[in-house]
Amino acid sequence: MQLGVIGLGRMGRIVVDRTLDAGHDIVAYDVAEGAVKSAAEAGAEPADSVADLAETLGDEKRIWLMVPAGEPVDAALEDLEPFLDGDDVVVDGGNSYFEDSVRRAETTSAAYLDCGTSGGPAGAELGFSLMVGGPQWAYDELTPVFDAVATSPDGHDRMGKAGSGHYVKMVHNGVEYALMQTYGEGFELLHEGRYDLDLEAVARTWNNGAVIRSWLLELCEEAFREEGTDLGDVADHVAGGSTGTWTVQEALEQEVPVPLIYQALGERFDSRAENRFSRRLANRLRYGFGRHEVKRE
Ligand SMILES: NC(=O)C1=CN([C@@H]2O[C@H](COP(=O)(O)OP(=O)(O)OC[C@H]3O[C@@H](n4cnc5c(N)ncnc54)[C@H](O)[C@@H]3O)[C@@H](O)[C@H]2O)C=CC1
Ligand SMILES: O=C(CO)[C@H](O)[C@H](O)COP(=O)(O)O
Repeated sequence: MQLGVIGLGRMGRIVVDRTLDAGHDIVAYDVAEGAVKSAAEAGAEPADSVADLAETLGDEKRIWLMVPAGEPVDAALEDLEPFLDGDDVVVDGGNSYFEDSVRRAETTSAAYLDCGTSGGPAGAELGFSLMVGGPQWAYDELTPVFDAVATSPDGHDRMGKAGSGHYVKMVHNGVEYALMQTYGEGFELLHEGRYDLDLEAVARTWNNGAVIRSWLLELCEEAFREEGTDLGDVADHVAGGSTGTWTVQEALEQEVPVPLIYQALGERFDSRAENRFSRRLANRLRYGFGRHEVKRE
């Protein structure tokens, strides 16, 4: 199959490499010229614009977008739109908000597949887990590409209609936040607790047969091995948060309690805040009601 790939960063480049390895022909475009050159060296046909990519693909275009969520997806679709018709298929493999994907499916001339992608850069070797929403015929049509990009045929499936792929990925990320938080809490207690423990050894032992073994726990083991048991100079600051915020907003809308995910998201926001106003006020209120000493800067 001939596939156009737009967005050749950490994730898009893996789509390119794995589909090339599976014998597909790739036309590659990115706003960063160096990324296009590098993909061309790997065997892709370079394009110097979205229009060039669309023209190179000819009829029945199959295109995979792997650009940052939000405006870049709309920009790529706007540039593609004059070249698209109902026989074409566009996959958005990024972390788009599911309602944006529903809107894009309704307004794009091509069949639109929203594809939640999990596995990160490690997917270069292992392949990804792909959660796909959109028309069945388009999913069937792109199955050889999904087979190449995913871990195996079991590593991808159609979740349902438009938006469902990114909806499932959104919830996946909420679960990811809660798992990260609970591993963090357990290791913090072990680190601060009664025994002088080698946390890499703990993680390695848990990863070998324990109930709580997982890939995230393997990444904890890697972190302790590479940074040291006290995590060296790794900062007390966690970035990101958009997908977890969407998960919590959706849970509120559906009246589904997700206290662990909410708490994990809150901890992430808290990690970026210095001098929390609520704590300062609590400090002052204790003076108000009990004449307790106010600690001052
Ligand atoms: N990095 C990760 O572990 C994962 C990322 N994702 C999602 O995959 C998508 C891509 O992520 P990464 O590859 O990590 O990002 P990245 O920042 O490594 O790559 C994005 C690429 O898109 C290009 N780009 C931006 N706007 C463009 C445009 N309008 N036209 C053409 N190219 C454009 C950039 O130059 C860059 O090369 C994002 O939606 C991200 O949330 C999903 C799962 C895991
Ligand atoms: O989707 C992912 C993992 O599953 C990506 O790593 C994503 O970039 C995480 O972003 P955030 O920490 O902001 O949720």
